[in-house]
Amino acid sequence: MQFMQALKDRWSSSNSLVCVGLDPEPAKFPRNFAGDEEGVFAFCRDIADATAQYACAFKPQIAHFAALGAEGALTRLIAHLHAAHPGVPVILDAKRGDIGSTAEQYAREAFDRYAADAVTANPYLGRDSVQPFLDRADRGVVILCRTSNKGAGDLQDLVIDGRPLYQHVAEKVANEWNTHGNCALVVGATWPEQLREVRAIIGDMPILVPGVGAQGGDAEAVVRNAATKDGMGLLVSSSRAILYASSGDDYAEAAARAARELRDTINAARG
Ligand SMILES: O=c1ccn([C@@H]2O[C@H](COP(=O)(O)O)[C@@H](O)[C@H]2O)c(=O)[nH]1
Repeated sequence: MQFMQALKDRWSSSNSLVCVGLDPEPAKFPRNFAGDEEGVFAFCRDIADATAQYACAFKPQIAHFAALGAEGALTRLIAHLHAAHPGVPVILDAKRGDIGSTAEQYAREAFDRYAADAVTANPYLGRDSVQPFLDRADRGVVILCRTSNKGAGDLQDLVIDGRPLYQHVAEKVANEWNTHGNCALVVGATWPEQLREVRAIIGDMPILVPGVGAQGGDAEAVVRNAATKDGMGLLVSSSRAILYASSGDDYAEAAARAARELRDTINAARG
């Protein structure tokens, strides 16, 4: 099934806008998990299984696997997510983008090697650097627009033709790049005003919103400023606040509780 349809179906069936981020950091694992490939896989699997009922999507972050030499764990994890939680889209957070020939390999990496349903991409090299992702009509391309980090504005806010650069990205993706209807944008929860501005530009296009939880973003403000009229349109992503809610033997229950509480906070704001 196409990514966008799968996401819409999952929003409805789960009644959740929570995207569970999977960023393994062995130093924070409970005592029974080693930092090797098996431990990384088993920890992420347990968290995913415990939180799936509260999730509209999963978002494994590739650097957290690759830095450990645990790409095999990422492959196994995504295969497990598809098998154990069919219908829950998997977004590989890789922030890829490069000259065309390399971007083609990045698209193969995300969609063929790892079998992700969608991948995050960096648009700041221009359209050709993400075209191989855009061309995969059945998969999603989640394009950085206004990122959640403190320095996001250093470049993304530079004013060109009277508008900040990130607004040009939003406009270009919505009006020119989204020819297959498979695009979404990334805007950080840490920037509620920019979320509102981007929503006004892009209509109903989904927005992946990292930055609640460990980065301190306000989930209610995210919904107020950026939900679509039908109360959808968002993937509110949290990683560390869910993954490491407890380092004790109750890690899975604590993760489930954190995911459920985030879902409930968001749903209360959706009204
Ligand atoms: O603008 C962005 C884009 C991506 N991220 C990623 O999301 C998670 C956030 O983790 P938390 O533990 O919930 O803070 C992480 O994988 C980032 O690489 C982002 O934070 N901001």
